Amino acid sequence: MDTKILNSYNIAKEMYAGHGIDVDEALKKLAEIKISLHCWQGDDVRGFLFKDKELSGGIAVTGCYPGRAGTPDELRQDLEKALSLIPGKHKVNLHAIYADTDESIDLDELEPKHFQGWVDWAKEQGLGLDFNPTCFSHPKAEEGFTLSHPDPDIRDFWIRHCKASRNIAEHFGKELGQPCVTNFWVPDGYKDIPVDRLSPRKRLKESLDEVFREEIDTRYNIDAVESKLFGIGSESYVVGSHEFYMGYAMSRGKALCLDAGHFHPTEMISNKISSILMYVDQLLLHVSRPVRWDSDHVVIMDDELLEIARELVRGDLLSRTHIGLDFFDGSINHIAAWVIGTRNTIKALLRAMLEPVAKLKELELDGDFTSRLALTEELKSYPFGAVWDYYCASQGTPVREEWLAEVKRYEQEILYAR
Ligand SMILES: C[C@H](O)[C@H](O)[C@@H](O)C(=O)CO
Ligand SMILES: [Mn+2]
Repeated sequence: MDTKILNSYNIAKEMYAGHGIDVDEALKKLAEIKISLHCWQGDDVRGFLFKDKELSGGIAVTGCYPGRAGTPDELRQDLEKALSLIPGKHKVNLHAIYADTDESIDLDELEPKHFQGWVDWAKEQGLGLDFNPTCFSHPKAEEGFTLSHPDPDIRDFWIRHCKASRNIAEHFGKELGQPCVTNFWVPDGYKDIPVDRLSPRKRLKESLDEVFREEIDTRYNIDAVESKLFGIGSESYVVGSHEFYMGYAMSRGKALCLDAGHFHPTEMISNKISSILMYVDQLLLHVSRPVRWDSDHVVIMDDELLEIARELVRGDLLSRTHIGLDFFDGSINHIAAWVIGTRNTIKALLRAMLEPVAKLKELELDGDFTSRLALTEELKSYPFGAVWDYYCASQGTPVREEWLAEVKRYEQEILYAR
């Protein structure tokens, strides 16, 4: 390893040791954390099942940066490139529309065999897989309702799709020897103020109960449900609101998914984690960055990202939290977006691990808020960057912005040739 990186690391290590922090131990723990990279950043949420279908469901990708993946092989190639620039061993999060098949089938006909290409690849790469039913970008979602649609035939279609998704997830879990987290997000809602808020929620509850009727071993599949405040076209009412899914997850023993972009603009998910984990066993995070709305910007090292990481570390909640990413920026290099967002998420966790948590808690309990503030502020300029560089180098991944040259080379040679 480069001696400058090593020397800086040793100096940083000593400084943190002065606060009783074992940096080597922190790095060991960091290496165990898996981040779930969302495949949909790679192709602007298009998928492969219905080539010409426009993105729907009240979400939007802006930008037309060249080179996005157009086939499962291209997407895997891009993911491999991104993963080679990110320290650690992680997971890939698939949506149902990313099936790897030449068959012309509908969402309710999907089977594990349609994802075997992904399973084989994940095995070869030592990755885990997560999954999502795709309840949007489909003719049967065009009226803005899926699992809560008033028409029982449409509801049944989506129930069949969600059941099929759980079977696929179970297969992933069995094949890869680690649970697949299956996240259920449905866009159902009204643009304008509804008269009846209750009935769609009753229908959603019934549909979900039917979807989850069959027990699946949690060694293979973990169900999560994701709420949302509003979407494009569902500004006034979303059936699956936060309260709806919090109640559902609590009463049904499901994991709750918190997406950072799914609340009021000043409402932070970091402040919800400790409350929710008192009542639900497991959490799924969709780490994202809302800019004025659920815009799904690439995750940066902002206050909220740091606060999320601190909550997980300070509360020792990492073992009950699945960390997924959810952003889609079509205006920059697709691979760079993954690398920036994922590296930042890991880096934020590292920063949180380099805090003297026990000491800070003690100061707080003693009512010494002056020292609490002084210390937390001073810690912000401690040399976590030197520890991060060492971690990247020791994991065989590029240090600092070195990764960008590799993305640029790949862009010239591979992406522009597509
Ligand atoms: C594509 C994802 O499933 C989607 O982003 C969902 O998780 C969401 O956050 C919708 O706003
Ligand atoms: Mn999300």
